[in-house]
Amino acid sequence: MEKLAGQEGRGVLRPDLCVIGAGSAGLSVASIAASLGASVVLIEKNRMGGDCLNVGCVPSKALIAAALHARSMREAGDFGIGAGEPIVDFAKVHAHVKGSIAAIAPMDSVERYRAMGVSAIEGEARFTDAHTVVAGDQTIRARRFVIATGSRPAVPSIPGLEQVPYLTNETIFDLIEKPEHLVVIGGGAVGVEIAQAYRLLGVPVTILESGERLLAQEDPEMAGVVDRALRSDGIAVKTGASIDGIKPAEGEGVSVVLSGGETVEGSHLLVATGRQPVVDGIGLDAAGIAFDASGVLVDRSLKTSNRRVYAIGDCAGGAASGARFTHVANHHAGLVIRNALFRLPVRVGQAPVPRVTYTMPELASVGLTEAQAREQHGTIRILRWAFADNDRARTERQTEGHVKAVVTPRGRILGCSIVGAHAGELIMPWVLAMSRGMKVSHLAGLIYPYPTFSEVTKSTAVEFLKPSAQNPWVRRLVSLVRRLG
Ligand SMILES: Cc1cc2nc3c(=O)[nH]c(=O)nc-3n(C[C@H](O)[C@H](O)[C@H](O)COP(=O)(O)OP(=O)(O)OC[C@H]3O[C@@H](n4cnc5c(N)ncnc54)[C@H](O)[C@@H]3O)c2cc1C
Ligand SMILES: NC(=O)c1ccc[n+]([C@@H]2O[C@H](COP(=O)([O-])OP(=O)(O)OC[C@H]3O[C@@H](n4cnc5c(N)ncnc54)[C@H](O)[C@@H]3O)[C@@H](O)[C@H]2O)c1
Repeated sequence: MEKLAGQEGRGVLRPDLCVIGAGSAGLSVASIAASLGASVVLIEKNRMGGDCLNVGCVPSKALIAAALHARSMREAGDFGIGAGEPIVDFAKVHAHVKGSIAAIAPMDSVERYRAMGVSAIEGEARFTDAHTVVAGDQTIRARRFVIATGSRPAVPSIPGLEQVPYLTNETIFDLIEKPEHLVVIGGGAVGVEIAQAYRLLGVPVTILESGERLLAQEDPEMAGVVDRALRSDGIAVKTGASIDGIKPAEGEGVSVVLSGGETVEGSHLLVATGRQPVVDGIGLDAAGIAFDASGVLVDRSLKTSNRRVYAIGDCAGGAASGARFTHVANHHAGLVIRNALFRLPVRVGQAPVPRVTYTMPELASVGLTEAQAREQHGTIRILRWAFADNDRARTERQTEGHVKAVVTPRGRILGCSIVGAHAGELIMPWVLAMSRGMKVSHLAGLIYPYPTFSEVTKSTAVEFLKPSAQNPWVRRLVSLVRRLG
């Protein structure tokens, strides 16, 4: 976790590009621009790597990796190996999580970016007018600016919440002790990933979700598989939970009062109720840059209302609002490079964007859900294949889950969702097929190594062809060829 060291000295810098924020989005755009020979100033007020490295993707996946080991130990008996309840040393789990961040941090470090030729500045950047940014005593007048200030946890106004200690993604990865009982408010990606990881590490966990179901953005059929898995791990999942207030519990911890009178007590409280774009403190008004609750307003080319300024990553709203992922931030960075440095036309929102929730089983999706496809396309076909019918999954006893592909009657792929082991890896052929306009029959025609989980894609795709095997004309043709000898 590194802070930007030193400043580049007083005076006015006039680079090709000035990037505000060194998270996934800002680092990506700065490194590509520098590699193309553009002069780049990169300003970060806090930690290089932003949320993903320090308080997001990396620590959460490191925690999940520890949880997976704990689960494997419990299930080892199924494979004939002496199993047992794992002894979890939370201080060592914490050290593993911090070690994972430290292992990746050099890739995002000031030293690496300076070696690339990027002028890295420590400080809080702020527009003073439409053409000027200041950071500390440094003034930057760049040909183009990129706002990449990210997002922060959106904390709901629940009576009493501010009077009790609570955790967010910004603090939970600093926890060293074992919670007696973790209460998680919010059943989105952050909530379910962290809840399950803690549960598998031996902590009693309750999820309180105000909506009707967990992972509301996902196809209900697929999210339902994750919901059942969480419950069978022993997590108390309360959907439709309306919180009236929160107060300190008698003794230690918190007491969450639900409407209806039920009380949920926990030693620790995690608030995981969504994200809020960072649009404050950067002088957007002074630069004539419009914003709203979705973030810094951008058009399809990621330009703000100030034509010299782009906004990318989690802070981008308007035409870029919606998916807040590191791979989306990186994609935005590529579009800005094409538009700002090469003046090529670009349009955000055209490429299919995969999303993965790293629960056990994982849930990965791309494109439309069944309901969205029915609404937009009317007649569709649904193709399914169960992991229980995949030989590799059987040998590994990872038979939970299935693939669900949504296609047009002519085989155009509208969406695919996979819930099961390695779903995040298995979604890629579907992403490739969708982005290249390939049909489901193209996926059916590929040769897949046996025995691999990847065969679930072939099996699902072959489902599309099965009705033609029943077609009387096809059967007559086969019989005719047979008679020919
Ligand atoms: C718990 C959790 C788990 C996640 N897991 C995944 C995952 O598995 N996969 C995935 O794809 N996504 C995941 N995400 C989402 C991912 O972290 C974000 O989409 C990504 O970090 C966005 O990158 P960004 O550069 O837009 O913003 P950030 O990473 O937030 O970076 C913005 C940077 O701008 C800096 N900044 C802000 N204002 C200023 C200013 N005025 N001057 C200078 N600097 C400033 C901030 O300090 C920060 O470093 C997760 C998020 C969370 C919370
Ligand atoms: N694996 C990944 O890629 C990954 C992992 C974590 C986070 N992320 C990113 O971070 C974003 C934010 O995740 P998140 O889970 O914080 O947000 P989210 O918006 O996905 O989910 C928040 C949940 O909290 C619920 N909620 C809101 N207020 C509530 C209240 N008062 N009481 C009870 N429930 C309440 C909402 O109904 C919603 O289901 C994700 O959308 C994603 O872009 C990605």
